Amino acid sequence: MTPSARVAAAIEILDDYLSGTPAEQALTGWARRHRFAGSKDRAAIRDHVFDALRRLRSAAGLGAGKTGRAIMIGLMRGQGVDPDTLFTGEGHAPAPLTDQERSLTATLSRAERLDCPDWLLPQVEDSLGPETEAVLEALRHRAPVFLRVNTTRTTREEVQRTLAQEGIVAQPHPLASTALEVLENPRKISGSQAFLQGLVELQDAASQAVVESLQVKPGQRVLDYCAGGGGKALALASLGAEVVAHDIAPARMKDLPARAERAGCKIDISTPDTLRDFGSFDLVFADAPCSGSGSWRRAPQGKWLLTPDRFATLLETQRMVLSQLPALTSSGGAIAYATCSVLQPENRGQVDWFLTHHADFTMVCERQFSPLDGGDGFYIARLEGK
Ligand SMILES: C[S@@+](CC[C@H](N)C(=O)[O-])C[C@H]1O[C@@H](n2cnc3c(N)ncnc32)[C@H](O)[C@@H]1O
Repeated sequence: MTPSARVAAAIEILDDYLSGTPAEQALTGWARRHRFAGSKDRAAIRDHVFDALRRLRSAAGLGAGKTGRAIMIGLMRGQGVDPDTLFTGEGHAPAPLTDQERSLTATLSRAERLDCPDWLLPQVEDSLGPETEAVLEALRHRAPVFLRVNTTRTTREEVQRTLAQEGIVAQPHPLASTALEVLENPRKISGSQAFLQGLVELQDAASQAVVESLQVKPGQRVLDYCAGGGGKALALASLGAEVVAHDIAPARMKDLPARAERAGCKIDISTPDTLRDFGSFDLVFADAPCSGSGSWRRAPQGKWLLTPDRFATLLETQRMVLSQLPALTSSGGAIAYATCSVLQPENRGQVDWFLTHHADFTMVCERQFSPLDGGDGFYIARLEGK
């Protein structure tokens, strides 16, 4: 496919997304209807679509419309690319710009320029203060790709050499002792020997740092209460903890047994019905459902789906999750509360709420990771019984 044909494909996929189809589904649907497209084409089209989703507001502003075509015109302008070079009308290229499209000049508001919904900008400012613009700007760019090295099996240096033999260039990242940042050929990872042999997992560096900050000891009984796909449960198990993974939606953990086997570690899986059988835990870790504001580089749709009502519902869910944790914690044990959010009401705000209702707990440490540190935005607080 030509570069122009890839832009035309992105326009089609964005139109599908704008009509209500989730982005991943719109991409898969397009790939099924265009089986001739090779993996390089699909990857390039995916990059266009996700670049556009990260910058949906500014692109719509610069293209003066909320259609796939207007957004791709605006995206090109925002990236300093003249749309006339790609919108040629030749072959499978999008039709040339009309005089009206070509003569557009747009003045973006601050929220548009930062690709932030209007209602959310004051919330972000309350939480991030002078870092607001830098963080929102970071969220308009692609996220780096990170690997977690399975240190029960190898070292960061050794796996770096193994990856290099397969053309994957990676370097240690300061956020976590297990983290490698992939600099070249990230798309080769899932087929690499290091991945297939369980020496590495794809995991954001701040996620790794969150697990590292828990200072888990071998043999400690740890409950990952909101395990989801189980990325953090695997990291906890690789530190030697006896991990039970639980999620209100157990189907989310369906790949976890195979991933644990590949990594050579053991994780018990619990459904809400069987959790009581596992007794209490030295550490109860809750990576709570959240706005995902710290990971909007990876999942930009979340930024546009969040509304004041949905945000209020998330805050209620987080309080419900927090209030369930003390009963699962053994005497002298600890709770660790985490979100991949940079918004204070989901983070310190929830911990303060918890402490007013559980005077027998105290916060012993907390840390807010920023996308400016390199990885996702994350919050972690450790609460211990008095
Ligand atoms: C942020 S995700 C977890 C990501 C996961 N820890 C990881 O590292 O891949 C939050 C998870 O919390 C789960 N969840 C939501 N409400 C819950 C509840 N009341 N009890 C337990 N889990 C819940 C969701 O199903 C979701 O999988």
